[in-house]
Amino acid sequence: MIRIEEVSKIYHQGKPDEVRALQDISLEFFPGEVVVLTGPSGSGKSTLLALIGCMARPTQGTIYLQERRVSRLPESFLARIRRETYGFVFQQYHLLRDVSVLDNLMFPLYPAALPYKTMRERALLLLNKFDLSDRHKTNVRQLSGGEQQRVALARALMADPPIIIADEPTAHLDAELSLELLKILTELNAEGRTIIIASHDPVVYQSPLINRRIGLRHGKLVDDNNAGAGQ
Ligand SMILES: Nc1ncnc2c1ncn2[C@@H]1O[C@H](COP(=O)(O)OP(=O)(O)OP(=O)(O)O)[C@@H](O)[C@H]1O
Repeated sequence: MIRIEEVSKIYHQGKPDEVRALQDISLEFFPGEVVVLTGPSGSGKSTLLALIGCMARPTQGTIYLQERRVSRLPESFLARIRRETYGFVFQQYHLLRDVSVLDNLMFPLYPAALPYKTMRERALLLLNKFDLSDRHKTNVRQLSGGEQQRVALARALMADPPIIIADEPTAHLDAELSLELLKILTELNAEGRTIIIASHDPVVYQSPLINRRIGLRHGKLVDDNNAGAGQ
């Protein structure tokens, strides 16, 4: 599904503050896997997620998505690939705080030029799924952290993406809400979605939901406990 070949990412290359965030990584992700990227702060987890999700390009190496080489495509193509392929969930949620829950869900789909009615129906369906129906007119600012995380997840599903990418999704949740999030991710996986999470939260990486753990240290792959399990 996603193949990463000998990928390195260097920030500020050739400058005094150069950072080798990822070094010579080769990996393959398979449909239906639930993968966690784990490792200490600064080990390269977010950078790897950004490359997988076509949000950044590697300095060296090649990335294939469904056998299509995506690592050198121009941004206009990448934007479309991101919209159609990935649902992103970030630790800071990245929601528009002074805008209603419903508009937060519909906003990222505007470039797809779907009819307003279709987007609204889809958004209301997802809000119902996440127990947020009665909050659709509420401004995000007025929601609790757990509710905001559910809105972020609902928004990630608006384009019905086959792959969910989540960067430290439990960072601002207590243990109970973290387990609730994992339950939702389990359901999304049962629907056939591939899930790739970066996390150093043991609630996440020790969860039975996870079928593959990939360890990073100083930008290098140090551990891959179940490569190919999803084949
Ligand atoms: N945009 C950037 N410009 C320069 N350096 C960066 C940038 N993004 C990340 N880095 C550096 O790259 C290295 C890897 O960072 P990354 O955020 O990928 O690690 P991480 O494992 O996700 O860390 P954390 O768990 O703290 O989020 C770090 O040394 C970081 O400072």
